[in-house]
Amino acid sequence: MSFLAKVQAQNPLVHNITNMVVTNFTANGLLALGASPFMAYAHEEVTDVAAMASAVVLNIGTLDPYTVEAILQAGRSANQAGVPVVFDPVGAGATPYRTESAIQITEHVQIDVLRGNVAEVANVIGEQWHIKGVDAGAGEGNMVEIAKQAARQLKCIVAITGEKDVVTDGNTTYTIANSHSILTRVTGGGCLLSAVVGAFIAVADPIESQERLNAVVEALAFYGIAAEIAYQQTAGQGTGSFQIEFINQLSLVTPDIVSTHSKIAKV
Ligand SMILES: Nc1ncnc2c1ncn2[C@@H]1O[C@H](COP(=O)(O)OP(=O)(O)O)[C@@H](O)[C@H]1O
Ligand SMILES: Cc1ncsc1CCOP(=O)(O)O
Repeated sequence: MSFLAKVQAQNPLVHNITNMVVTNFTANGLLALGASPFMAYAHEEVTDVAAMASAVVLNIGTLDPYTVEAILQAGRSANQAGVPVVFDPVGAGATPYRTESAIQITEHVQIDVLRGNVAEVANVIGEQWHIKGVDAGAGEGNMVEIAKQAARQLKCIVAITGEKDVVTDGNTTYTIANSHSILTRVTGGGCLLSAVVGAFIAVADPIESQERLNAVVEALAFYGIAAEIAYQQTAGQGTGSFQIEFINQLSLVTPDIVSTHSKIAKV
């Protein structure tokens, strides 16, 4: 059974501590594909929610000290309960506060999947890469090497997205060539993807070697295919129509469509 089919069958509870820009989009995207979103931030409840969830997705898009503390508490609780953790270091490198907070989170929480653009991931591991706000700028490095270095340094799976996506655990590396650049013109394109990755690893067997890596690869292919079809369905109508159709496609793309349309390569 594909991971998408398992998400649809199991309806995993995904605890999100995310940013105020993308909250509604993220909840609707998770519901569309068959997961159950739960946004909870209060220090009084984050440890309970994280421990009961099937995955925890942490995102510093609109961080402040209260949210960073909530992220640390939720992350540690998930670690203790054996719940997988996805971290999206939105804008790491844009300001010292963002970079330092992202690094602090990786030092106190064992991350299972780090998902970001190349600039964000590079800055989390102390490499230089220009970032403009929350969007990756030009850099000198090699995306695959940055991903592998981050995976080895943080002992986790790393998914770097952009024109092509790279997923690696530091040893085995895949590229995924599904997607459309129009996703970069809709806010939350990366943040929702991190939450979708959470839904997919929620249903992966943690004991089975490579299961989580395969789940992340399938999540990115699925997401990219939904974007490709949504773009075809709304060509010429603008980014607002794309955004709505993209949510439609997250609910309509089937495991069969994923297996026939995915462009995954081992590198
Ligand atoms: N130039 C591009 N062409 C096609 N797809 C892209 C491009 N840039 C990003 N994407 C896609 O947009 C989604 C979000 O990635 P990205 O923009 O890198 O995240 P973030 O919003 O965190 O910067 C991913 O599915 C990625 O494949
Ligand atoms: C615009 C913006 N500003 C702070 S968080 C955020 C959302 C970023 O979402 P994404 O990087 O997924 O487009």
